[in-house]
Amino acid sequence: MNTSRWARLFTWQHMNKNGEEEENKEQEPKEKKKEETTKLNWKEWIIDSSEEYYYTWLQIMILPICYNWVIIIFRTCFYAIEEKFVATWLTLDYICDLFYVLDTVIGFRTGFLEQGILVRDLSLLKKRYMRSSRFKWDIASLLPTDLLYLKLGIHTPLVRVNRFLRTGRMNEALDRMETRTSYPNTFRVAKLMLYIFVLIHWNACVYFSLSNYIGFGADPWVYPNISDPEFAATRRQYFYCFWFSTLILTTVGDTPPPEREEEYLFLVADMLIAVLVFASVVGSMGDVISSLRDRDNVFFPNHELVKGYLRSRRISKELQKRVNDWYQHLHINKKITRENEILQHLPITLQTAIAVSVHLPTLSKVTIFQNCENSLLEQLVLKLTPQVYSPGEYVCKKGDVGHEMYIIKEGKLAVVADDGVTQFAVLGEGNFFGEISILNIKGNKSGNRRTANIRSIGYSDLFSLSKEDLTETLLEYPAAKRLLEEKGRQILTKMGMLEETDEGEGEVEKTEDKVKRLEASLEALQTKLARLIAELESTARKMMQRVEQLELQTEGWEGIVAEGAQGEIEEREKVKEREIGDGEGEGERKKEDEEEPEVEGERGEGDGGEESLGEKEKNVGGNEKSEKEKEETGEELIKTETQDQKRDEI
Ligand SMILES: Nc1ncnc2c1ncn2[C@@H]1O[C@@H]2COP(=O)(O)O[C@H]2[C@H]1O
Repeated sequence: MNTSRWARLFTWQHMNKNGEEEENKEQEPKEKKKEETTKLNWKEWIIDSSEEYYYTWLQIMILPICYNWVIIIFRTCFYAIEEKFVATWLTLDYICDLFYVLDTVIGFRTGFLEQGILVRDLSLLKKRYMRSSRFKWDIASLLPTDLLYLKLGIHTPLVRVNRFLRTGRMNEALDRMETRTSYPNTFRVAKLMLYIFVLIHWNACVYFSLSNYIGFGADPWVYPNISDPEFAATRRQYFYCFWFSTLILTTVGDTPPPEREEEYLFLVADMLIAVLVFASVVGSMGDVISSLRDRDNVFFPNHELVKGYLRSRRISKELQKRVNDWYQHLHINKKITRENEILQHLPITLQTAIAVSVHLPTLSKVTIFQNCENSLLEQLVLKLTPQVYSPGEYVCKKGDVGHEMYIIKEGKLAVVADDGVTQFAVLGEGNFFGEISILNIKGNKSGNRRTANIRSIGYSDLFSLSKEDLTETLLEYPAAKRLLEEKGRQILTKMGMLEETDEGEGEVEKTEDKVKRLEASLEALQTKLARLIAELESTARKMMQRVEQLELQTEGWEGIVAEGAQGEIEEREKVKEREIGDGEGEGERKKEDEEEPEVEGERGEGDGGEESLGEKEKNVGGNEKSEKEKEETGEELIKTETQDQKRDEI
């Protein structure tokens, strides 16, 4: 069941790569295939240069091109062979020509990408091909130069020399093969050998022709007399020439010294070519070796460098031996510890797909990952770091601070006592450990310290997962976290290192947390309420005081008004008496009448009458103010509340 789950994940990765089209294909493959075959319209048929069949076609094209490169010169120089097998040669020639024609047709129908989308418009493809330099070479290589046979005779295969002009296509094929092959270095060496072979072959053919021109057996340098039965056979002729050519071009030497000028010229030209060949062979081999070394350096940590360091630091022989053994183990067993670095330039989806397929067998055995979500696994696989431990080496020691947990890919590890011998448990493939100290399990008496010593019994391959990576991942996957914690708690309980109150009480913990949170909120609310009540009380008190003040002021004002009225009555009586006694009293009274308001005003000033009026105004104003105050107090309350909220939030 678990395996099928993993298989599904793996398939899903592939589906991602190939996009939704693949998905649909899987759903209805037969129907689609049928549709495709019925729909395939040769007139509108387009070839996609990224497809497999285009690649295959390129590989096929290597054959006719190579044929022309090798056979045309061969037939030209070794005329006996040309004459003997003329029908075969002509058949092969025209088969090759057919391939050339097909390749040209394909050129007209090869789609190209515009803004990442394959252009399928035939007229556009045609235009593009005809404008390309490839078209010119293709047409030149197809020119019917064979018609010259009519003039020069059938045994002049050199008229087909324009067929070499298709070489660009062969280079394209070889380049593509080099990119796609899993053994690029071997391929490069093979390609170099092919070029050298063709060169030696050409040289051999020219040597034979030159010997013929000078005269077979004319001197020790040229090809021996073909009338000699030993050198008469065509096969012998070719092999002798090839051997002679190899001697010269590989600068092995040991060839008879030239005697004639033509021979000197030929040899000098050959020597120059030989220097180039030698240089390119040495250079290419050097490239291959250094690229192999580069690969090794990326695959495996640099042993030479570490060796030098250990020597210079005078590290003990015993420790040096341990390091050397570790390196040896990596090399012999082809263990790669720097996988993440090697793949870092790939897009993340490809990295995940590779990591899933590489780590699939191991992770499928890890119990906690067997039922977890695919996305969790995807996140985890990219964070795993391969590590190799030697026999007897400690992966972690009791009391150390834990920084990572481990998953066992291969090998056996023991949970050992401090003496290093007594084994409490043996962990194997698919087991994991080191999670307790990095999970912050509640009630764990050892905190973030390792609870046990873990020792590698033999060589063991582990994946380490850092605390940060694990915590970050588990934040989004609480179920997986609970599972890990549960396992940790079981071990801690066995060891008696889990505090009683917290023992397996996940639910209780939750409730306690909730209660604590509620209590905290309640406290905050109570504080708010108390503050509001205090504010209210203070406002009420202020209001009371103001009302009292107003009352007092009103009372005072009434008393003054009463006093003022009594004085006026007395004054009038006095005036009446004066009117009776004094005839001029009229004018004065008028004066006094006119002055009356001023007197009132003065009075008011004297006994605080204006103040009371002012107070009245103030009261009106005061009422407004009290309204404002109320509003302000309200505002203040709101402000206080907001501040409280903010404080609570903080
Ligand atoms: N008895 C045990 N059986 C299996 N694993 C154990 C046992 N005791 C400790 N471990 C593991 O050893 C690890 C040591 O480091 P940690 O304490 O982080 O986490 C510990 C557990 O994962």
